[in-house]
Amino acid sequence: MTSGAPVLSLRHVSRRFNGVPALDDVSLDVLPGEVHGLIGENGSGKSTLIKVLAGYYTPEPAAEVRINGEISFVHQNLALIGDLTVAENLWMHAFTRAPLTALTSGRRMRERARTTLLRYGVDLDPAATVGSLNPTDRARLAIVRAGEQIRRLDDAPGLLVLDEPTVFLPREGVEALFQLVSEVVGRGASVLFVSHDLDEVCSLTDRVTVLRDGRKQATVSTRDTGKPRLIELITGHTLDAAPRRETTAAGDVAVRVEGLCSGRLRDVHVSLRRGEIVGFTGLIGSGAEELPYALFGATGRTSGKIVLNGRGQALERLTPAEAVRRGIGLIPADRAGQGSAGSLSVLDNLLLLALDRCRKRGVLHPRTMRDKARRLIDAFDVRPRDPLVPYQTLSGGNQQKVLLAKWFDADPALLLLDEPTQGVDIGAREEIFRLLRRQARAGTCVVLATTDYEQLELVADRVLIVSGGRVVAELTGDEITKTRIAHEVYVSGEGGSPTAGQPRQGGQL
Ligand SMILES: Nc1ncnc2c1ncn2[C@@H]1O[C@H](COP(=O)(O)OP(=O)(O)OP(=O)(O)O)[C@@H](O)[C@H]1O
Repeated sequence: MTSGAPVLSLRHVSRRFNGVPALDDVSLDVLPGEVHGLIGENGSGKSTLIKVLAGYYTPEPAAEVRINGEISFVHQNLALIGDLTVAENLWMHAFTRAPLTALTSGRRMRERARTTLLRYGVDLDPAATVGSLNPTDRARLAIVRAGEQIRRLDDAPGLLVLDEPTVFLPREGVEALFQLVSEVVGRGASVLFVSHDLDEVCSLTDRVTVLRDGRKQATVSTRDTGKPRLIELITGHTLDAAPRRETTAAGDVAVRVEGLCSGRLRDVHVSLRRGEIVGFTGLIGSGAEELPYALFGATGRTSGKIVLNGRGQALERLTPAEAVRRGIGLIPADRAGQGSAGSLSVLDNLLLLALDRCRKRGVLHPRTMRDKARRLIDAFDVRPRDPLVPYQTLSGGNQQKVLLAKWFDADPALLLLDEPTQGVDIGAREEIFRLLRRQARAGTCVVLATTDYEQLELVADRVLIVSGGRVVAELTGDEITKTRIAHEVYVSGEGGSPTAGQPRQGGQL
């Protein structure tokens, strides 16, 4: 970090929604060459602050915003166009600025793209369509593009804003992205980094600003502060720094999956006991993350069989509608794209599965619907407590609570989750674990696909490691630790697990 005039200086930034302050008199400086973290609970105002910087929201009149140089953004959704190539996406900003002749030669555009990407240590085919890239490469492309946008003014340092860029990334992707951030900082820019992952924040940032309920709590030096104090600043109280592992006692076998093939998954056999939480994990491309969707009938070309409470169903013919009828629920990682209808109200999203229970003489009964939505909002602590606001105006963590409330209320026999705590704050994360355990104790079988090993350590009764589309190792009881899971995942990813290939009873886990 170097000294000098701040790259970004905010003073007295406030913004209200419907009279309620989302940001209240926030001031903050980002120094040249600094990686500055912005952290806080769900709904604390981080995204609102970023949107003020992006010019999307106007702050209240007392605000002062000074930026020394160019500012560019990488938002959670990355803002790439899937049908265009890597090169076209990389130079998209130039379409609005450069003379068109600079871009008319596709070959030149691709050559420049390759050289530019390599300067950041990113080896991607400039002619590949972005839709065909994996999530890590998409995030890397978005960051190089943002890095290039702020390289234009040589005398001013510029600011790269990363708004939870790691949320949808597997673990190895996060490391690649960190290298890229160092590259961008090495070129003289500063970074404002929004994240819920305190380990990431501690390893990447120089200083951190903490927001709570729209107000700034403090800006602190990361190295001098440490995780427990950050947690205290975020939540206003101390949390159990090392939450205890708790598992549920499982009953008889309630779900059997036989010979499942789908996407990368090959011949997966697994049985789940009633009330059991089974984690699936592996390296990127292992196939672990495909399992929830395959068991919900949400991916084409799936074969095999699922037996749920004694009733068999060929997976080829399972559709999401049929899955719901059979008591299967899915909470996808992409809650905005796949799990919700953003422009509908919180009430509409909460009650999608419960409409039949809200009818009187065949007609939907508004009072019953509102009462039920309010009960769910209270029970899952969704904020704001207003069932009629559009779902997409909720903060990320609150959006996730709405989805959990919807599915838990339907009391599924089998609940499938893909990365359920991404973008969720540290308090809500523990709340989600508690709710998951409660649901499991009530008899639901839970399939949890995640690359968050700590999460598996805290909630899973069993962890299955997937490599090359096959289940290659199983951890139970005291074997389920973060370190052991990481070891199994990396060893199996490199061609064979110590426990892989062991004969299993009847080929089942
Ligand atoms: N367009 C909007 N209309 C109404 N309320 C909004 C709108 N945008 C944000 N809010 C409210 O402002 C508050 C701050 O939300 P914001 O999205 O900035 O939080 P956040 O810190 O980014 O949370 P998360 O970590 O969950 O993404 C929340 O209470 C949210 O419901």
